[in-house]
Amino acid sequence: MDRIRIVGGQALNGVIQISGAKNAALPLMIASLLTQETLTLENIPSLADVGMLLRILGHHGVDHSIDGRRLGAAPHASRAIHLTAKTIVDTMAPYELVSKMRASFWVIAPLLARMGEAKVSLPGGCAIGTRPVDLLIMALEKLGASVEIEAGYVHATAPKGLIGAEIHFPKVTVGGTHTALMAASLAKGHTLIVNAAREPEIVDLADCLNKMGARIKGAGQSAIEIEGVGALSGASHSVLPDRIEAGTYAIAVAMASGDVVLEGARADLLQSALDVIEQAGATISVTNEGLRVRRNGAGLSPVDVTTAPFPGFPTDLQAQFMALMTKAKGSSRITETIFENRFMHVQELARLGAHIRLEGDAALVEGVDELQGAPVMATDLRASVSLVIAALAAQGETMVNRVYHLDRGFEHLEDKLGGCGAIIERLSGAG
Ligand SMILES: CC(=O)N[C@H]1[C@@H](OP(=O)(O)OP(=O)(O)OC[C@H]2O[C@@H](n3ccc(=O)[nH]c3=O)[C@H](O)[C@@H]2O)O[C@H](CO)[C@@H](O)[C@@H]1O
Ligand SMILES: C=C(OP(=O)(O)O)C(=O)O
Repeated sequence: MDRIRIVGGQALNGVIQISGAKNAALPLMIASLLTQETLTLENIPSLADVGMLLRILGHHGVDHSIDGRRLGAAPHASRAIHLTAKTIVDTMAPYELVSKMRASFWVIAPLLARMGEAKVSLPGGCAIGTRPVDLLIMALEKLGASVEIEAGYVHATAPKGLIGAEIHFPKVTVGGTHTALMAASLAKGHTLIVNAAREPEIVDLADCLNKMGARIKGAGQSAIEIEGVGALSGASHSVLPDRIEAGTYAIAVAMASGDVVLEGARADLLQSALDVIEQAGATISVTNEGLRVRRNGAGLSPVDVTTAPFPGFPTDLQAQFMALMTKAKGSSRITETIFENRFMHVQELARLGAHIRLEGDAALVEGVDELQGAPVMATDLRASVSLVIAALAAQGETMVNRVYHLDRGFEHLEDKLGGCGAIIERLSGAG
């Protein structure tokens, strides 16, 4: 298992290229199941989750090819993938594949909409909460599917096709909204999604589906209307930049100090996070290339944050921001409202000398003057990178174990931080 070694204390200076968003790339790739023509997706990040999803899609009969890097392209430029689901060879998604990545459950929507049937393993639980799929099933049932859960599999059938309906989500769900969008695109008639997720990745999926011939209006707002069509066609679409990656590096600069341009980052995708990072003491400006983040050596201010669906502060940046607050001059309160168990990083940050107390859904962080390097263990994707951020500002050496979590969602992390002056290296196969 790989480990990452970091020696703290270096400021970050330079340019970091922001990759295509994992959380947009995954549903976009799944949308390829909706058409027998080729869907070309540009700016696909090279990540473990993308590789895993290619395997899952291949199991259903999707052929893919990946463009090589063009001459002169930046070394970390993301790639284009062509996906063709000419024939769906299997509508069953097995436990062995789905249990490794939650988003793979979403294949249920296009398989059901196109083939009238899908049998998909319940997704695995993971370290951040129970993450049920009841609302995704409710959406499919509203569209006329019969759904049964048997032996750990969700079996959905709609032999005569799906029928447009009103889907009212009692709680904002990103996966539920992706599922409803894909299924309703091929349903007969009109669908209204009420209390839809407004995340930029939802808008990206809707934009791509519209290029494929879907008729979706209102993505990015809480009410989305879809007029179903008989078939979708191929299209070409570029994945939007990863707002969570951009926010993560902005927090890293705030923590380590320095001056970094986040090339390709878009402020409109993460304004609420940028606002609190600025309140904490960084200076952020929009440039022609993306975002410039600076902090001199002055102390960090404590800031309270509460996670919320978009446009609120994203839960996927909660752990990283907590790492930053461990060195603030005073105490801050970080409240997690999306996932009930997303504080696994707290005990690992404590190994580095952080003072954090948990109180229900909140973490009370008492800033300390110095963190000390230590061996730590990555527990989930964003928790892992929060340890990297803390390590950048800790005295001495930190060894982050179990970095396969990081590889799910951060493309070339060591190269990107190392290129800006961090002392960071991957130790392959050890530990
Ligand atoms: C691949 C991807 O895009 N993952 C993101 C997606 O996950 P994901 O789509 O799984 O998250 P959801 O938005 O669905 O979850 C939000 C909340 O709704 C609950 N819920 C969800 C579905 C359901 O059927 N029943 C139910 O109760 C969840 O347990 C959670 O408490 O959105 C999350 C919230 O922004 C992000 O942290 C994840 O990074
Ligand atoms: C929780 C995340 O991803 P997933 O939904 O794929 O587990 C994440 O991206 O932070």
